[in-house]
Amino acid sequence: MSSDRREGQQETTTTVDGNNGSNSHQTASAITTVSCRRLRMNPNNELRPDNYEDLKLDFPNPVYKNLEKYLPPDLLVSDREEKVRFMTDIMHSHCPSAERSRAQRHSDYRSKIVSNYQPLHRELYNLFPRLCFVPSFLKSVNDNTEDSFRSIISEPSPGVFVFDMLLPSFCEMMLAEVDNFEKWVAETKFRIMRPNTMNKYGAVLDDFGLDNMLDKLMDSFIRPISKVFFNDVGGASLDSHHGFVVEYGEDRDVDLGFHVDDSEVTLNVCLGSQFVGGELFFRGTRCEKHVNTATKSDEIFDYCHVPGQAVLHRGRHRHGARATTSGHRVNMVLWCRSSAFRELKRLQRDFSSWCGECSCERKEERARTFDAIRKKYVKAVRAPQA
Ligand SMILES: O=C(O)CCC(=O)C(=O)O
Ligand SMILES: [Fe+2]
Repeated sequence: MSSDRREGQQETTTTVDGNNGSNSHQTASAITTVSCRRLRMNPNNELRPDNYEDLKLDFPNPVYKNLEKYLPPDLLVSDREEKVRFMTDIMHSHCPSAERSRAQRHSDYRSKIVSNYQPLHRELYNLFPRLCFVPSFLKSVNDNTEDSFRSIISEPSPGVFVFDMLLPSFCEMMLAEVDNFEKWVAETKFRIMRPNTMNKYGAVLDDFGLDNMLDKLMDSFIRPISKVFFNDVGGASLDSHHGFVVEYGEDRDVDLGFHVDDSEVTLNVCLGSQFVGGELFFRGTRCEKHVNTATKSDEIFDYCHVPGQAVLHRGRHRHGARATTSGHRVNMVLWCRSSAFRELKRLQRDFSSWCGECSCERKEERARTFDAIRKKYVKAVRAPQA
């Protein structure tokens, strides 16, 4: 799909899926009981989950870390082995065997990479906020109020939020780490999975050990902001992510077609470095039913990437990236998901709080109702008295 179609033409929107099938996180909130112990209805987001990576696991470590937030309080004081046994039993009883073996294969794939790849900058694998973020961003998240966020975040088009986020030194380290990973991939001829169905280049950061760091980035920084700006799509309950880098330029991907992300909220930060083009084009937010409906003129917005600057938008905000015509552009993308929101969405038909088309339909419906009432009223007033 080409990204440079004219606005008047209707484009077909693709939903981009992560290659790693990390959707296995989505059903945590739907799981209820398997023994006399019950999972909590709501996650305990204050909980700092255990790390289970060193144990023999039937499912990927992030799944356990997410499910732990739903464990009954009496189990939280148990040792890790008991918690893992309990969670594994639940997942086995709810997970079809095909899904189970896919999850197992992906877990084996990650373990193989992590046990063979030697990181270049080990300090990247834990989140040290002062090493990553510009002071204004850190202060605003520490203050954690709508005013503090609004003081550093601009909204150049409805639903697209832009702010300075990453320090140049952090961007450089990330670029060097990705380079180092790709060199290792080329040397060992290891066949890696690309970030999603639309990219031939780029790498999944979660697959080579950066998952914990990105979890913390989502939990402590992106969720508080999303709670304020994207509450209508589960911004307050983001509980899993797919984190990757995309790469464009010569010998890389050129552009990215018009699509929606498999996320509730997407963070997209340019890491650098020198490039021409690559603008993001946005064309309004749509639910599944309306994903291919026409763009309204006030939904058209183009954004030029600036290294270190972040763009935060709903995953359902239709967008694409124009061709990077020279140089090399690398962006870090974090698709943040909410299992609770996905469960609720299944029961809903009207998404007028965020879908541009549902919102129009609702306004038209209201106008029709109002008109009908008005006509009835006028008729009643004009009717001759009996
Ligand atoms: O190239 C970009 O900056 C956009 C990437 C993107 O939209 C995606 O990977 O979902
Ligand atoms: Fe995207």
